[in-house]
Amino acid sequence: MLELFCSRLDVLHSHQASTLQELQMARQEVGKVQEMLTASSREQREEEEEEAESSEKKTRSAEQQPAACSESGGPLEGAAARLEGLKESLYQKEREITELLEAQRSPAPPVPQPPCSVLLKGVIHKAHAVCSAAAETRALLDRMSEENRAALVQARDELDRLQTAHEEPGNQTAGRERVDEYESALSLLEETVRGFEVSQLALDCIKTGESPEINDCDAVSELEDILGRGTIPTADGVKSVGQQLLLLQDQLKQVKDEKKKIVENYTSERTMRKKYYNMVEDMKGKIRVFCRIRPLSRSEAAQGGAVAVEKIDDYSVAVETPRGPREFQFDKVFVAEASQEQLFQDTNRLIQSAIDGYNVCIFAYGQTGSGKTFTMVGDKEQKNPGIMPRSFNAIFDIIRDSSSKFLFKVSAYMLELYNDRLQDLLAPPAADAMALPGAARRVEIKRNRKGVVFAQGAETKEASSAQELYALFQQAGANRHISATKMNVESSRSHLIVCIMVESRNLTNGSVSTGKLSLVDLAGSERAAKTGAKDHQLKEANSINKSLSALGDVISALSAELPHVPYRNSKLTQVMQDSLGGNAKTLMIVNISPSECNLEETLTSLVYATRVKAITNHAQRHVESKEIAQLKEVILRLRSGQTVEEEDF
Ligand SMILES: Nc1ncnc2c1ncn2[C@@H]1O[C@H](COP(=O)(O)OP(=O)(O)OP(=O)(O)O)[C@@H](O)[C@H]1O
Repeated sequence: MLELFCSRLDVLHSHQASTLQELQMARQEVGKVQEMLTASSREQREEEEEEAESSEKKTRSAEQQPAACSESGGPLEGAAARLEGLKESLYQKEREITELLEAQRSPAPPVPQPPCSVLLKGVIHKAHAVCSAAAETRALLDRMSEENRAALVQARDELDRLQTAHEEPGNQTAGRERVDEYESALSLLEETVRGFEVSQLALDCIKTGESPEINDCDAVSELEDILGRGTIPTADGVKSVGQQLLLLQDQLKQVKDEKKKIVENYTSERTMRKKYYNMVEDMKGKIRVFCRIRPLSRSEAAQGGAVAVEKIDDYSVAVETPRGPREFQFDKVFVAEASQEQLFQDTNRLIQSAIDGYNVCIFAYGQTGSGKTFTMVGDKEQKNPGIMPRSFNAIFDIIRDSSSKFLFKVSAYMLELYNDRLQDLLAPPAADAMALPGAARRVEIKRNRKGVVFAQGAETKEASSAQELYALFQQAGANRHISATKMNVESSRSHLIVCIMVESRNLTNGSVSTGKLSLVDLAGSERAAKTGAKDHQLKEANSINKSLSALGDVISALSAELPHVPYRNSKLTQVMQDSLGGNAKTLMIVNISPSECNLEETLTSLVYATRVKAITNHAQRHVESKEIAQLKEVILRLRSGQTVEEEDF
């Protein structure tokens, strides 16, 4: 196109030069003719002057004049005509020159293009787009393949570890329940490994082009070859590129679909991997930790409402810190929209364990106002009951379902730890206590020979239904220390400890199991400046912070596997001794605020919760044979001064 225009310009230039030359020549000729005309008119004037002097001469001259005129009139007339012709040619040339100049100035008229070159441009453009998309897809495949391979290696390692553990002699003889747990974890892990292997195979096929659907990677390189040569000279070339382009577009679509599927598979595999990992960790006795993000409060919304916490998947949460996002992994993450029911569904299993004779502890941890009481107790009107009232119902539901095989006895004590003093929330009021001998005893934390913690001297009451248990709980709640702080209108100023003991006697073999379910609503860590605490509230806050700091020290020592764990530094850590690093199945719920304004406290809570996740407990079922249970009963009777008959043995 450019060449065409240049050659046309050259033609115009040479035409213009020759026209200018002709114009110059014409001008010279016009000059000459004008000179001739001037000379002849001068001669005529001289002759007329001479004629006036001599009439003879004049007559002769007059006679001669027409002849002369006829002689000189001929060239003049010819010269005039030539002049006219030249002028005409001059104007013509000038017009041509003007046209040429205008043509030079104005843009070149569109040159009709062959349809093939129009198509070519589009084809090249599209081909480049396809090639770059193909390159991008290849890079993505490489990345995914690498990640999948790493996950596969990890899953295989986990499987090997579990298989080795399974083959250990001690585990071979473990109880049926334990063996079942191992076997189901094994089969789940095997499935995971298989899933990763399949993904790896698919990724490798896609990468090497071995898959029958997409083995036309040659088409890509062929097209790249053609483009690399720079030109596609013929219409056939264009047609073949077009065909390959269509082919590549199809393949690109296929690859994109495949990629989407792989990404989906990969994400679900990743989630499954975390789930199985958590299951294995749970089986190893690791404390389970749930993270619950409460909704943004009104006061937080009023401060701008910036959210710094985000759930990534069911097992991960990310916090936006000034130094970039920080990710934490937990056994489950619950967002603001998660209902109390959803949270309890994941907790239910532990209630069954307590009934089966395990020592179970569920506790909520977090800064003040982060939702611990909401999680453990529920809202004030009990429209959204929390874990405690739901557990009461669940215990008696399970009891009802198993009543034909077991005989159950449920009892409970409820305490609060206020200003580092244990207070019995079920103890009769002070006035009644004076009247009752032995009442208002000092409550002390003790551990039995199996390491299970119990509150000596605490009022333990039996309950035969969920309603009775709830009534006891309400009675305890009425005695609790709650007051308004800047951070929470109903802030718990003490740690609440609800202990439910479930004794079940097997009606078939007479064995007795004793489980304990401890439900703990910790007071929130707080900063006096933020809560506006003064006087006695400041004392409360200091006491709360001191006990939580002691709890933090125990958590740090346990997670670092230090030889000494400072349980004795606080009553709170003594109460929780069997739940942290002891023989309990423990679940911690770390409650956090989503708001940016609580970022520091949220990070501290999450770091503590992560440490708790590393602690291993050694849960054991507390079950005694019929004979031992009978002997214990006899001892009790003898101690209380009753007589024992031989048939009691
Ligand atoms: N998941 C939730 N959904 C709805 N409201 C919630 C949730 N979590 C907490 N809240 C509300 O947030 C407020 C503070 O919660 P809560 O009293 O449970 O905090 P807390 O951690 O127990 O505080 P403190 O340590 O001061 O006792 C309450 O009004 C509660 O109803």
